[in-house]
Amino acid sequence: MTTPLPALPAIEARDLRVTRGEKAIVRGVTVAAQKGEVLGVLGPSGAGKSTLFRAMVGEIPAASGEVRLFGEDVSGAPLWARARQGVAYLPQTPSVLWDLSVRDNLRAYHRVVHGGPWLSSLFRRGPLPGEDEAIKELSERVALDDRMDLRAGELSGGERRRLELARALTRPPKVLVCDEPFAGVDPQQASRLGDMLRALADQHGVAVLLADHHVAEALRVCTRAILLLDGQVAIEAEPGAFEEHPLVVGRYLGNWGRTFPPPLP
Ligand SMILES: Nc1ncnc2c1ncn2[C@@H]1O[C@H](COP(=O)(O)OP(=O)(O)OP(=O)(O)O)[C@@H](O)[C@H]1O
Repeated sequence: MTTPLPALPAIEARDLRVTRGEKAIVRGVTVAAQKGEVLGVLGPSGAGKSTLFRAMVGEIPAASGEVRLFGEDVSGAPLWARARQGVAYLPQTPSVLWDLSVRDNLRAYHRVVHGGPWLSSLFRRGPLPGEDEAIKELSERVALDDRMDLRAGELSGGERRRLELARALTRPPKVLVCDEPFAGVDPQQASRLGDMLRALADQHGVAVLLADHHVAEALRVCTRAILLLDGQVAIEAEPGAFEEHPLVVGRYLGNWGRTFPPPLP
């Protein structure tokens, strides 16, 4: 009997190096996420998490190394080509269309993805066939269906992040790269967002890469985590072991909270 070959990772970086100006920011990172897995990419500010993500999605070029999608080398492919191959990206910086309503934000992205080759579809009055239903379904998936007529600029931080997530789901992704989805979001909303990411992996087989400083929430939803230090992978661990690892304590989380202050009476 032959043993089945292990599945190819949905996305992987092989010995990836990224330089900005004269400086090497990502220094030989090898990392992979399988279908249905949430991989936490954690580490202190300046470790290179966003730079790694930006190179993996094709926003910036890598100096050397490879990015592969299901085994295919896409290192030379631009962002839009990787997006068409199923890579969705939630950038660190806010990216909603502030003055449009939630509905019109979703409609704009839906038309960009599904509106066909004619630019005129972007300016068409009235919905395209199936558009209203698709937008409704997307808004329900991120629990924004009761906010459809609100201007995106009036959303809370958590709601805005969910709108950005909905946009990333307009073309059903195979890989979702999420840069600090919980930043500026209260714990309850972060937990709701975390559940959505987990569900995307569990129910839809999406491979999720997740960077965030809300370590507890990130570890709650991830299946594996790496610690990035100075542009290199320092450790890789199960979520349960990650927080206790001496390098994580010493170089990232610190031990202030473990010894001081004394417990409240
Ligand atoms: N365009 C650029 N030009 C020069 N240096 C850059 C550029 N972009 C990022 N850097 C530097 O690269 C390093 C890593 O930045 P990066 O944003 O990838 O870190 P990070 O781990 O995502 O940090 P944070 O957790 O604070 O978001 C930083 O020292 C940053 O100043």
